[in-house]
Amino acid sequence: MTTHAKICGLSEPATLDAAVRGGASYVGFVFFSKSPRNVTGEQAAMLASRVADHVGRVGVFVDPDDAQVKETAAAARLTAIQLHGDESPARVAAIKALTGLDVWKAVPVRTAADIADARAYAGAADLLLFDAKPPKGADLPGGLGLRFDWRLLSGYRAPLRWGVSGGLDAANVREAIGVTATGLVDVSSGVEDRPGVKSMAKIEAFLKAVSKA
Ligand SMILES: O=C(O)c1ccccc1NCC(=O)[C@H](O)[C@H](O)COP(=O)(O)O
Repeated sequence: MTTHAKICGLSEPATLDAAVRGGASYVGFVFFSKSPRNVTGEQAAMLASRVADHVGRVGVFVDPDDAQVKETAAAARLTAIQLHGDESPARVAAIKALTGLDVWKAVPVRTAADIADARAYAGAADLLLFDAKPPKGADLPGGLGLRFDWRLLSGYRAPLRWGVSGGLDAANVREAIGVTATGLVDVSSGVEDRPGVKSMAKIEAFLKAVSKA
């Protein structure tokens, strides 16, 4: 089975190009002002213009309002919206109707119940992205380099497409794929030299590890 990779939080042409060259199926742009990876709609549009059509362009939002998500999606030619806030199933469905795009719902995971509860998004989201639950008081809901217990997803029977995120890097992604049998892995901190600064070498190593898994 092919495992697709998403490189998230890209903000520079050189590392975006490295992700595409290395075979990423998706590139991600973060639209959240508190993030060190935040980009404007204009920056994302410039980056998106470098990406061939077969590579998905995912915009990451945290509880966006209608105007933000609609205007940014159009400006940056997004193909999917990733919601990383407290969006309910009804809000996810409304954003899907508003944009006409695939909508991915990030699900913060600490326990098996977190995964079971995500079934509520069946029929609303197109994909569930399981990510580590941030500690209380964290500044960001994602991009923290934290992992959860992947064994919670072993044998998971999903009501919709799903992926694994949180604390992945070139050294551990093969194990994550082996334990979960996921079809999609997503990384941000694990391919950075420091928060917000992506590394071409780490992106290449990550994508190589995924292709060998
Ligand atoms: O990356 C961010 O700064 C961010 C900010 C606000 C919401 C979501 C964010 N990232 C979401 C992602 O898709 C990350 O790739 C995912 O959380 C995994 O991050 P990491 O553990 O750093 O690989």
